[in-house]
Amino acid sequence: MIRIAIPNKGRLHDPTVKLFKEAGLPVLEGSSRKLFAKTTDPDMTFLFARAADIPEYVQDGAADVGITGLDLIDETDAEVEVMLDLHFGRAKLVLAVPEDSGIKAPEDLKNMRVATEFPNITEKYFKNVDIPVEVIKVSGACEMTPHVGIADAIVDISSSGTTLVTNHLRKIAEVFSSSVYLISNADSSQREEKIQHIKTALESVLHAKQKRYLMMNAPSGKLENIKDILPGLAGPTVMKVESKNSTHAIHAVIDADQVFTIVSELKKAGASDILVVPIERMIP
Ligand SMILES: Nc1ncnc2c1ncn2[C@@H]1O[C@H](COP(=O)(O)OP(=O)(O)OP(=O)(O)O)[C@@H](O)[C@H]1O
Ligand SMILES: O=P(O)(O)OC[C@H]1O[C@H](OP(=O)(O)OP(=O)(O)O)[C@H](O)[C@@H]1O
Ligand SMILES: [Mg+2]
Repeated sequence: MIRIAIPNKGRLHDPTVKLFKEAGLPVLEGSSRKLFAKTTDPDMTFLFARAADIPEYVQDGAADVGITGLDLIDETDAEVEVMLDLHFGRAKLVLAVPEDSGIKAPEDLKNMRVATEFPNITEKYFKNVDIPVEVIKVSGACEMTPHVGIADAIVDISSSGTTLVTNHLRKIAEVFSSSVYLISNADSSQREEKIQHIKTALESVLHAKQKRYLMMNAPSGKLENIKDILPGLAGPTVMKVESKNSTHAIHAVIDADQVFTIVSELKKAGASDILVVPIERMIP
């Protein structure tokens, strides 16, 4: 049995459940109050845990694989294999000081106090830049600490930046860049082919999100021009359309961010009835 640890609540829960559904491994009858949930594969089970606990669960073998933030993985120093960046839950750990403080750069914080929910990452950062500071661990509402005299600066998560602005804080450096990863237990990952299947399934969804399937018709005489525009994976698929005029149907996979440019060029080259369709999964 392969145990997959996923966040039971918080902001990572919903996108994780959605990703597994798209990957063809849906969480069946899961809820935040349950500890386990099944999926369509009888040899796999989901285990619900706090995002912050998942690195240790995977390290200790309570779960074979897990989904959690890279910041939480780095903070726990867990010995796990980092397998795949899932490109969601992006956030930065930033070093910030009160707006009106004279502190301009990390070196101005020498021998001062820095409050954070991430003491390990913060210690590592200051050690790396060789600036001695006193790191104070807090378990929440970190933004408050410089305003009540507990700290001179903070290292906290920032994504939109709204919390910093609201709390009259100014970013002076970026300490860590995080997103959500698939991790595995170092021993299990070598043993289990199924773990590679999980990685491939998740990867196929990520890959598909960046691609679009294009379908169009074109007069047969324009075919060569149209083929030149399409940067097909293995070249476009071309089919003869049964119609009075000599027409071909052309199908191709292209990068999502090229759709706008390519569709304009295709129109100019004589293509019509162009359809742009999302792809659910792409398995190489
Ligand atoms: N704006 C954000 N604020 C906090 N964490 C974020 C943000 N964006 C992404 N994350 C990531 O989400 C993970 C934290 O998720 P977690 O479930 O522990 O916190 P949460 O959603 O704030 O829930 P809780 O209410 O329990 O604090 C971290 O890996 C963090 O990098
Ligand atoms: O840059 P922003 O988009 O404003 O996001 C960053 C804020 O979001 C998180 O708090 P959260 O809402 O998770 O509350 P918490 O501190 O109680 O976990 C984080 O701790 C920051 O305070
Ligand atoms: Mg939070």
